[in-house]
Amino acid sequence: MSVVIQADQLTSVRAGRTLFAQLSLQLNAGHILHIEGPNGAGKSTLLRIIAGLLRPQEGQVRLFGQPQRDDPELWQRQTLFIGHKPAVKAELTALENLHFQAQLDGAGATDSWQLLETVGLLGLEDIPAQQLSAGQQRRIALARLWYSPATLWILDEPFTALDTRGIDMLHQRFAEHLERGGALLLTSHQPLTWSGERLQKLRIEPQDEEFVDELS
Ligand SMILES: Nc1ncnc2c1ncn2[C@@H]1O[C@H](COP(=O)(O)OP(=O)(O)OP(=O)(O)O)[C@@H](O)[C@H]1O
Repeated sequence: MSVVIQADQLTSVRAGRTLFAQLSLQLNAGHILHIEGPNGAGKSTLLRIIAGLLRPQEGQVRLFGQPQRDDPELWQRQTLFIGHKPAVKAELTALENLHFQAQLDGAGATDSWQLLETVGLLGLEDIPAQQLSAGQQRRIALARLWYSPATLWILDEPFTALDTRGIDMLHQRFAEHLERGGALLLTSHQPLTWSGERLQKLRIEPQDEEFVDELS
């Protein structure tokens, strides 16, 4: 089974606090890695480091064996990062957002109407995103999963605000991605309804004793 992403000995310090130190992980094609941990532990930080959006104080991340600086084009093509806040344009309609997002992703030929239907927003096409519910905005952001060619999906709290049908829809999409040899790295405060060897877990615990005391 091929290794998609490998992180070695990562250390991240933010605002003077060590979030994690000497953290290593590996994710193979066809597998999910669920990053767990309490609020503020550093899960989003880890995802951003692995997506190449943030530098660790120490350590290295390689995608298909390549550090980002050696092959930025490979990273751009083969990773998809969706953050925990839906990156929608408030003043654009649902349909315009889907179209705009696909253009930005270089997937301009994507049928926005089809996407709208796929993510369950048909009938809401003319509503400005700022008037959509949190779950509907999340569905716009997640629509990228239906056209992205990237092998590695990095998703920060993708289930937030989704109803049960939305969660089922996402699980189905994840299954298709893994079946095609994709890999998925995600955070979720909800347990995943996945079992078996495809699912790995990594827990980040607060490092700082003072911080642990504050929480207890
Ligand atoms: N831009 C930043 N500058 C400085 N510190 C930051 C920044 N972003 C996050 N942090 C700090 O890093 C720590 C970890 O934040 P992070 O968002 O990675 O946690 P998390 O585990 O994803 O939390 P949650 O479960 O609440 O989403 C927090 O204490 C946060 O205040």
